Amino acid sequence: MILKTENLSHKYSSNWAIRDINIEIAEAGIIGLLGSNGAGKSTTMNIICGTLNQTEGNVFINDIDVRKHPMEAKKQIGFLPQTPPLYTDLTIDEYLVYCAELRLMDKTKIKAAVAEVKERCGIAHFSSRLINNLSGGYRQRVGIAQAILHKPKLVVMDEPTNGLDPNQMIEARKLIREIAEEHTVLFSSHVLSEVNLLCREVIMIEGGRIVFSDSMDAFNSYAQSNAVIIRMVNPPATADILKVNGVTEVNFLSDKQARVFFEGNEDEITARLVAASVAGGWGLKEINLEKGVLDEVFKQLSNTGG
Ligand SMILES: Nc1ncnc2c1ncn2[C@@H]1O[C@H](COP(=O)(O)OP(=O)(O)OP(=O)(O)O)[C@@H](O)[C@H]1O
Repeated sequence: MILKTENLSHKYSSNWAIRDINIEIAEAGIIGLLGSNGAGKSTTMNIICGTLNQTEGNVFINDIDVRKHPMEAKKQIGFLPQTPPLYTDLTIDEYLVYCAELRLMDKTKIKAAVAEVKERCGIAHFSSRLINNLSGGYRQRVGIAQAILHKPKLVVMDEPTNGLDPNQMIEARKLIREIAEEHTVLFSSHVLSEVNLLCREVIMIEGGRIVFSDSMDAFNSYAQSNAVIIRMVNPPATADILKVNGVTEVNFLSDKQARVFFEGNEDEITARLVAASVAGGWGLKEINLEKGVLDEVFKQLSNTGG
């Protein structure tokens, strides 16, 4: 397992910022941590990377407990925090060598590793330029370079495209995709479309809790689908509900309760289900359009640029 968190919870003073965060990442690829501002993304990432000590729960990187063996675990992690930890009065070369030393990399391998990572991130031509004199997009690349310098298994990036202009964003996404060919990337964003563009899997966090965790495809079909929850005294077979015009999928939640996904107008589907119930003797007791926390969150995220 590349990353595993067990009931991760954190309290700043008296309030829980995150609660029972369980994440399991077994395969390479790009995994998005999606959530609106204040959802708990940075808190989760800081704990995963060992820069913040959790109040409760455990983190394992490559099966190594981060709290018990921080040095070993940190060798497997590259972290780009929300504000990249750049020393702006150093040149790119000086800074990357310094980072390599901090990472306790083998001295004889530092030069080659720095050269390789500069090439990778497209910053080799600025090797001796002061970080202070770089544009935001290039600074971000330097931040990414320090995160992958030691070839970690897991690269964690906290809102890596935030604050970049549209062209820089395209470049940064390209770089993230390239990095994901060799590393597992966990990145956070509050922009749904960004996660959609990049990720294989999405973990959505809201109010400090995971509210969705599945493939991007599952996320999209959930986000686009409409559903009603119906409660019946004499539920028919699934096939009978599927016969109602506009119904696309039926999932029974209990003997008497089903989630009915539909296409089209909600008033029309309600009328048709009521009619089908009367005709078929389903004994419809309740019908409610599904409105959960996710609907609100989707709206919020879609409005922030998605
Ligand atoms: N140092 C701190 N002290 C007290 N509360 C904090 C601290 N850092 C974060 N919080 C609170 O914890 C909650 C989660 O914050 P966090 O920064 O993890 O969210 P986020 O999803 O990363 O949001 P953003 O995208 O705005 O950074 C928020 O309610 C925030 O106000």
